[in-house]
Amino acid sequence: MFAVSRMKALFPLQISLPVAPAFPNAAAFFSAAPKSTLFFNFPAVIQFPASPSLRPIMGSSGPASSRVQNRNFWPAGAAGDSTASYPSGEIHVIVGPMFAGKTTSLLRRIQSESENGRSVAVVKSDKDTRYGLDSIVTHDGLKLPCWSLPKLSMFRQSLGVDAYNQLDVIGIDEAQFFGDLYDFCREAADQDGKTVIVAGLDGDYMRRSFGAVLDIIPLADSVTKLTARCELCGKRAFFTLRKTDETMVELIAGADVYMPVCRQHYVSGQAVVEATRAVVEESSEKVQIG
Ligand SMILES: Nc1ncnc2c1ncn2[C@@H]1O[C@H](COP(=O)(O)OP(=O)(O)O)[C@@H](O)[C@H]1O
Ligand SMILES: Cc1cn([C@H]2C[C@H](O)[C@@H](COP(=O)(O)O)O2)c(=O)[nH]c1=O
Ligand SMILES: [Zn+2]
Repeated sequence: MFAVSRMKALFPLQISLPVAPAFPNAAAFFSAAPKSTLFFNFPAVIQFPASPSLRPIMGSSGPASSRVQNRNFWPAGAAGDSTASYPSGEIHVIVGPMFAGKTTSLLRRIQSESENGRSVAVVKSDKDTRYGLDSIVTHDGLKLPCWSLPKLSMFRQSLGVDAYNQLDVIGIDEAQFFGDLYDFCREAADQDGKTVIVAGLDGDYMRRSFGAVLDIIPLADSVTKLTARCELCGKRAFFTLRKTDETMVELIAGADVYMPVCRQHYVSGQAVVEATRAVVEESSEKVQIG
């Protein structure tokens, strides 16, 4: 059952965002619906390539419209080589602090690609268990079923080669948790002609490069840095402050641990967190000595 709903995540659909589901609360709907109906209760236009005759796909051995055949490949005679053709993939990167709207923007772009008749699939890191493993979920509760994987290199195998070859667009959320992000994006765009849309944190709570997100900037067609609202003054927030004293880089959590802040309140907030940490450490040392 789960596999069916996951497989359905491969195919194009049209979700009108902001979502106007048949159920007043999309989150409640999704949590109540059995897995098999998890994906579609929206006014959805679903194009299932049930068979090659229904919808020719790029690179298939079956019938293909001229639009499909040349859609992602340079025509023969391209400058430099009159015989070869190279896939014209794309990479678009969306970064920013937490609560900046990265997942919302990814969902909107996936919707737009789907409305243009392109087949899409979304994958996120299985480390992100905040809202469940089989969907990407925004902080506002908008959901879209996805694949949850420990590594991107498992994506093609998980989908199946035929399904992967049919894909035009791959969405990646929580990209900071994928160590193989660079190689996957480069191969998907350069060799397979996919459009890859990547959403992830550019910086961790210490404002250091997070995972491989910044590594793919040189591969990108476009880079968008979104901002949130500073929780302390309402100005634009560029950074994420961790309110607790944990020091590990990867700590899956939401507003209970993190808040978006402007530069002024990052600097002052970080100073408070570090001073608090020093006091706690000093008192724990005294306890040990005493
Ligand atoms: N301080 C904040 N600034 C901006 N948006 C916030 C804030 N706190 C909560 N939100 C909500 O979070 C939503 C963005 O969620 P989401 O797209 O999941 O962000 P991200 O993926 O960047 O963490 C916003 O539309 C807004 O409703
Ligand atoms: C800053 C920071 C964040 N994380 C975690 C916290 C969340 O689970 C995700 C980011 O979620 P969002 O979609 O951007 O809201 O990353 C972390 O592990 N380490 C950090 O420093
Ligand atoms: Zn501020």
